[in-house]
Amino acid sequence: MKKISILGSTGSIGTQTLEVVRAYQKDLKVTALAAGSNIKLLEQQILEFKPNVVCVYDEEKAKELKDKLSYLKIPILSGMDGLIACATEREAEIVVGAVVGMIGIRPTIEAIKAKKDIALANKETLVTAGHLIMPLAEENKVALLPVDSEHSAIFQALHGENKKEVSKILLTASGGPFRGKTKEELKNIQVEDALKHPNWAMGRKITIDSSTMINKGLEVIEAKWLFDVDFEQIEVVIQPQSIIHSMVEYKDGAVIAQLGTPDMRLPIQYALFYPSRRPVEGERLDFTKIGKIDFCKPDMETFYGLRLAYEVGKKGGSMPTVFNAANEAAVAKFLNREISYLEIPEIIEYSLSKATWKENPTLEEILSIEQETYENINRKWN
Ligand SMILES: NC(=O)C1=CN([C@@H]2O[C@H](COP(=O)(O)OP(=O)(O)OC[C@H]3O[C@@H](n4cnc5c(N)ncnc54)[C@H](OP(=O)(O)O)[C@@H]3O)[C@@H](O)[C@H]2O)C=CC1
Ligand SMILES: CC(=O)[C@@H](O)[C@H](O)COP(=O)(O)O
Ligand SMILES: [Mn+2]
Repeated sequence: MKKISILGSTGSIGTQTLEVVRAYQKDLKVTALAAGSNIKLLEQQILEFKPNVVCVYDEEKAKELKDKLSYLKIPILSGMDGLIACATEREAEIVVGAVVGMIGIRPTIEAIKAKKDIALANKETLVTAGHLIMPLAEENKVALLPVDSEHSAIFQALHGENKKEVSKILLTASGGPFRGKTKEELKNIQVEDALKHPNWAMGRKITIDSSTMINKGLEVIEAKWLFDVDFEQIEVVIQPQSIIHSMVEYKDGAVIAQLGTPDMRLPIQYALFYPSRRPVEGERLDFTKIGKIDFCKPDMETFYGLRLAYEVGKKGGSMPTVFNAANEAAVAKFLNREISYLEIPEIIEYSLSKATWKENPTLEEILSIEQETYENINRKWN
């Protein structure tokens, strides 16, 4: 029986992780659940999975839930301390990092220090703190298992192969709902338009990121950390049907890909049961029905957030943190209808122009760079 802690249990990845737990009740047991503020869903999850500890990040909501469920005698904590308590819950062997945003950095670091394996969906954590997380995981001998579909695909394509023989990673991208559009055509994009991903049902923030292709930019940096490759070795290829989840090209020209239906239960399950594979209920690929799979180059001028991601990745240091924090702030403003769609990459570019360079930022420095980035943005966009 593998014991798991889920950070972000009420979200898209969190609820799909719980579907996997439901399908494998004899093999998986949930020992901790954490969410932001959705206590209605969290209450149902607590009643069904009976964890040892719970966190609701929002203090007021935590108190409300605690009063309601006091008869259960399950500790219901709040804030960062609560999140860390869930990440380090004594019995948990693996922590599913499924919170959205760089709020995931501290609990991930603490989970690694507590020798928990990590099933990581929360890419913003690696983008901003990859230089701290990767050596820490090695030092503590914990496995960092990718959940992000492309990185799971790469991980699967690398399985059993010598990493030194990799020539490049072909990171596939759907291109989002606005693939093929010009900047002019993107001017009046509304929240509802950007929330229509062609292939995947996901949380709001990542769906907006996919539409701007900034998701792919974050994934380029995530791949650099997970697979220890240079940015020159990561090529983004548009594959509009999201059937090929990514590929690895080896020195001899052999290309190994992982394909599948767009269903996150597969990468979640692969991370939880690695190295074994278990059945996933649902549709299978039928190649005779698919007929053809298309490919093209990304348009990095219209979707220049992707170009900026390569640039900040190569610069390294504090730049990926500024990029990520600016994107988190801009997406929140767009979802709140405070800015236009094209202001998302503009805010990132502006933030990068204001940023001060710092090599190898510590955790405290990362968090203060994050705040500084928000302050710079709010001075101009409030
Ligand atoms: N969805 C997907 O298919 C994929 C997602 N990812 C990545 O996985 C991560 C999660 O994405 P997704 O599931 O779509 O996002 P959602 O927005 O659907 O879910 C986010 C989860 O995080 C919780 N949360 C937010 N803030 C806090 C906080 N301060 N403390 C504790 N919990 C918090 C939310 O709680 P509440 O509900 O209470 O707000 C919710 O449970 C992201 O980093 C994303 O990029 C990667 C690949 C695919
Ligand atoms: C499911 C997943 O991993 C997402 O990151 C998804 O791949 C987004 O797709 P695009 O960013 O390629 O549109
Ligand atoms: Mn992805």
